[in-house]
Amino acid sequence: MSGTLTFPDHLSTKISPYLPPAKPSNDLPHLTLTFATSLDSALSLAPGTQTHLSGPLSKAMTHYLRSFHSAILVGVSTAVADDPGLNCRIEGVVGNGVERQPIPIILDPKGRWEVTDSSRVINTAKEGKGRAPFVLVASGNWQEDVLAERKKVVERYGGGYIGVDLDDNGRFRWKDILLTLKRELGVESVMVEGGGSVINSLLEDEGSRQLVGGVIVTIAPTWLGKGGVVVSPDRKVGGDDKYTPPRLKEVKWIPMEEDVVLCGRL
Ligand SMILES: NC(=O)C1=CN([C@@H]2O[C@H](COP(=O)(O)OP(=O)(O)OC[C@H]3O[C@@H](n4cnc5c(N)ncnc54)[C@H](O)[C@@H]3O)[C@@H](O)[C@H]2O)C=CC1
Ligand SMILES: Nc1nc(O)c(N)c(N[C@@H]2O[C@H](COP(=O)(O)O)[C@@H](O)[C@H]2O)n1
Repeated sequence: MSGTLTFPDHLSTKISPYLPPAKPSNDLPHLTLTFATSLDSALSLAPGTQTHLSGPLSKAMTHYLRSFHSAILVGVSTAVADDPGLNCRIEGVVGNGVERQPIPIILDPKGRWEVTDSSRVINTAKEGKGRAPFVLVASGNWQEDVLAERKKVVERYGGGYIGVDLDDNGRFRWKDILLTLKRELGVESVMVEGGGSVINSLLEDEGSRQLVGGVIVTIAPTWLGKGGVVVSPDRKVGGDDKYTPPRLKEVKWIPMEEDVVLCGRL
């Protein structure tokens, strides 16, 4: 099928230990953290700007990873900046029914994403090449007119809006996100793709780091320079006032054309 991607067997074998387990547990969904970064830890040149870092092979790997997850999660600023498709374009998945496709999840506590009938993720769903998104917003009393039109758009294609409680910092707790996805949508595995604020919120807290089942990062051979969106979590000190930097274990480096893919566990 034209426009589809393939990923070679010798590389998929190397990545397989970091994929979600074939037999899901009864616990929280498996969380894979994955993104593409520059040598100076940047995801993009500037907030609100999409920057292509992955080469063709590592981009195909991202789609291969998507085929193993029941959901893909991004923050609202990524949805706005990238207008992403958030589907899986790997050969064998495309054209085999949307039930094989991951569900796009957008973290949007304040309801900033103005999704319309021409948003790419909606067009992808319309064409039967992906699923409609679910948007996680702060639970509470929303003024009906704010979300009404957007709800109609996503619900028309099978998506929806779900309320989640905020913590004291106005964010969702990662455990609540995972519980909500499992309870409301039956999600067994979720691939967190970004952007910077989403990834930093996941990495800065020891409790949420423990929810990460695997880390798969594409590193592209470029420096984006100051002013980019960077992965660099706040240092949160433990009870002994000492900062212990998180470090990956079970590390594997896999060259992929000009990029290198780093796999590990937290
Ligand atoms: N290179 C890569 O792999 C990727 C690059 N990007 C790039 O990253 C940039 C966007 O990143 P950011 O500006 O940092 O925005 P973001 O995409 O992380 O979205 C930030 C928003 O998400 C929500 N959010 C984040 N964490 C939350 C939490 N724990 N609970 C509730 N809501 C939460 C908040 O509303 C926050 O304002 C874009 O330029 C995009 O192109 C995005 C994804 C992957
Ligand atoms: N793997 C990867 N490499 C890059 O260079 C990127 N900029 C991204 N961005 C992420 O991919 C999403 C776009 O997805 P679609 O191809 O439109 O489905 C984008 O929203 C980011 O999450 N990823």
